[in-house]
Amino acid sequence: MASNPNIYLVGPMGAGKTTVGRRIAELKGMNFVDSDQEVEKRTGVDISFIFDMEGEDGFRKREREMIAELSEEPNTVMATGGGAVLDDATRNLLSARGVVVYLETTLEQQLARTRKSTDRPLLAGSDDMEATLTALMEERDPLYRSIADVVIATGDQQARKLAREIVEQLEAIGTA
Ligand SMILES: Nc1ncnc2c1ncn2[C@@H]1O[C@H](COP(=O)(O)OP(=O)(O)O)[C@@H](O)[C@H]1O
Ligand SMILES: O=C(O)C1=C[C@@H](OP(=O)(O)O)[C@@H](O)[C@H](O)C1
Ligand SMILES: [Mg+2]
Repeated sequence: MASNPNIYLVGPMGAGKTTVGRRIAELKGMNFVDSDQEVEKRTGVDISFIFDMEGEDGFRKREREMIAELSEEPNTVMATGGGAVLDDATRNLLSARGVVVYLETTLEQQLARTRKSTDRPLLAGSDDMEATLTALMEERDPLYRSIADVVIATGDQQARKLAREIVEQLEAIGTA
């Protein structure tokens, strides 16, 4: 029997990529990886520390290399970081190697879900989170859409329910 195609989650900070991705993997019996967590495991330090030491460019290089490596693994659901799509090579690779799911979310939900986080350096350093998130979305929304096979509006749904809906949609279009 053919194995499941890989599933790659893209979308902004707080969309639920990490949380929902893990649930999708459970439902499908697939492996779950999160590119941020893998970079942290590999380097032994957290993302904020990498931003402090190497700047955003340094982090992006590590992120690009990590996603290239992880995307080679079969039977995998991968949550990417919100800025991973900025890289042309990463976008091409995600498109080519699996099904891309864009978790679309509102600014209000993003704010609610990231307000207390200290591990997102682009927000931790911002004195106006709303403006920062809006500016990031202006640049990135077209990039998310450009590679999305499926766009899911997360709404107020629980992560578990959302994961079920995504699996159903992927099965309906014959990609899971
Ligand atoms: N559908 C959801 N319903 C309620 N809370 C959610 C949902 N998705 C994510 N969260 C919560 O929002 C926060 C950010 O989610 P996370 O998965 O880290 O987002 P991302 O990886 O897209 O930045 C976490 O605390 C998570 O528990
Ligand atoms: O949007 C971004 O540029 C980032 C998003 C974060 O991941 P999440 O989208 O999982 O929060 C993480 O990769 C890093 O802080 C940068
Ligand atoms: Mg995440």
